Amino acid sequence: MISFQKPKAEQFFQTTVIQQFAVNAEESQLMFSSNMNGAFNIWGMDLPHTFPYPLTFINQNCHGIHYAENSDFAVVSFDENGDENSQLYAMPPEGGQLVPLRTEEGERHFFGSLSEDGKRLYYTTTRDNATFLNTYCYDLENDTEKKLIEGSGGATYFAARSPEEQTIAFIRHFANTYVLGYLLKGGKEVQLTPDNGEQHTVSDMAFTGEKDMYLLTNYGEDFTYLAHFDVENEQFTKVINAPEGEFSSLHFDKDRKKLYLSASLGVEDLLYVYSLEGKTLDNMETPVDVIEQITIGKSGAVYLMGRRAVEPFNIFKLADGAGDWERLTSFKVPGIAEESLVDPDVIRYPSYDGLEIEALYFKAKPEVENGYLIHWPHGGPQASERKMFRALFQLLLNRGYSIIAPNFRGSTGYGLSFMKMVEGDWGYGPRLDNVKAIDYMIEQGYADKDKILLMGGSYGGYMALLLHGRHADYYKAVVDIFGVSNLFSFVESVPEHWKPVMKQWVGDPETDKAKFTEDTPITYLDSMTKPMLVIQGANDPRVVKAESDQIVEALKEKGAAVEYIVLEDEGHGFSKKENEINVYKSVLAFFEKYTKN
Ligand SMILES: CC(=O)N[C@@H](C)C(=O)N[C@@H](C)C(=O)O
Repeated sequence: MISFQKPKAEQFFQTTVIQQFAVNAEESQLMFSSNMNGAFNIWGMDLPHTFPYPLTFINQNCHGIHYAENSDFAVVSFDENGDENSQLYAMPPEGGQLVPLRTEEGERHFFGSLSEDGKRLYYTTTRDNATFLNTYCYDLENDTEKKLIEGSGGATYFAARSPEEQTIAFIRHFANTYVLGYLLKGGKEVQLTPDNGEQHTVSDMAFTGEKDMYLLTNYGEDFTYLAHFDVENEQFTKVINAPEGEFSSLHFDKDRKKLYLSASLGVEDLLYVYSLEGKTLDNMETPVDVIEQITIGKSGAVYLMGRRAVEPFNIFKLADGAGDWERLTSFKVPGIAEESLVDPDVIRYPSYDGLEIEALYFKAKPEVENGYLIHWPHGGPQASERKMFRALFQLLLNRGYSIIAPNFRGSTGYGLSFMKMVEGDWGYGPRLDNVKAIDYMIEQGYADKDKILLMGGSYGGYMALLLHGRHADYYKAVVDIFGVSNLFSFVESVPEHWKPVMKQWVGDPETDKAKFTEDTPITYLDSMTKPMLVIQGANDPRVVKAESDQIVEALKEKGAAVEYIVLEDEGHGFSKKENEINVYKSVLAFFEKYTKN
């Protein structure tokens, strides 16, 4: 008999990420951006056939795909080598060509909306207003544009337009927990939520007519709910809370007068449908744990992209919004049965001050487990670790490592006040929640105190560095992936349109100097005694290369064991499969080096 060897590391990375998808008005073509040929490109499928064919050869991150409803093109958006400077192009349905629509080197263009006839493009850009952004309406026929909104107060983004384009909705982003929504109505600005002096957020919005709009907000509450705004009378009304968790996205089915609402419940998502006529809210089963994108077809079909811990990104269709989900893509880990992958357990533990923290515990299968536990603080920090497929996690689990990923204070999906707990406190409460996670794992017998490793990306990289500096005794080796090493330089180096949020998000380097020093990883250089691997994308605009350079140089000067990988053609993530494979194989080799003794 032929016997197959244990899966190679490459197999775990020959998994596909889907970044975006869109369906045309006839629902005869679906486009999606994926890295299935080694870098991100747009692929098409002629529904009901699901065999994909290539549409672009650009090999770059895609930031959006939007069909013009009554016209024969799509607006697509790409950056360059991870720089996040998204440019807008028109692409015919057969692909091949990208015609620049709004492009400018060094600037970002955020797609807003296309008019139904495909003649007007609403978009927000950093051009001419790098800090607060401007929103324009670009006339594709005449190649002229009109400025609609001059951003002010905070980064100001287009959010929605009414069907006849009489009213525009937009948001001002003052902080991740303080986002207000407005209408631009006959030249007048109208705030959507009443002013009660308390910070809250307004997120998704949908016009269901010229005079009606629905929005998601946590105005006056801790969890995000559905609300209605009467455009004519300028009246805000709460509609309904999510039965579990909080609403996170809103999608309108015009012909059937329904709203589809996804809701976040800590580590997973739920889906609901709200009838605008019957005023009923019903729960819907989905084939995924985490919903990444929803699109409603003209036929009433629901298209959903999502993932589970044991299944990579896939797209599904629910014809007529009812019945069974049909799978449109079938991406898997090649050659590895789903049963061989690890689905995490949800655990909860009390932190140092009694606050309950939820965490995902991925336990390596008994036949492979090597006794080591990897501690993974997630990025964001206002994000969360969820039941979503990560190729790196499943590779490490397959090699015997277990993983603990705590949703420390500040994480999303646990309400506004929980999310606020990291603001102005990057390094105390969240750090102790992480320390408590490890104490808990040891106390419960889930971890051997001499066999713990640490790894994180972005804010998670910052936390890994800080934990290394302040609690080195817990760990054997540390991996930092584009982590913030110095809060003083970080707040100065972020993109311009993030700067208005820095004071509330991180703090003020002058007035909060003592706190910044206390919470800055590089302060604790002398106690970073464990071997380290640092990984950085050269074009990362969020956590710039200087953050990794400075800690690596300082550690090297001290003679510490530090390895450094810089990816010249990447930003805050990996857009080229070759890079992803090389980096994650290096992570595995690094851990193997320090666990084999
Ligand atoms: C302003 C903001 O919250 N940005 C986050 C989305 C972000 O990119 N944070 C970095 C630091 C990360 O942890 O990923």
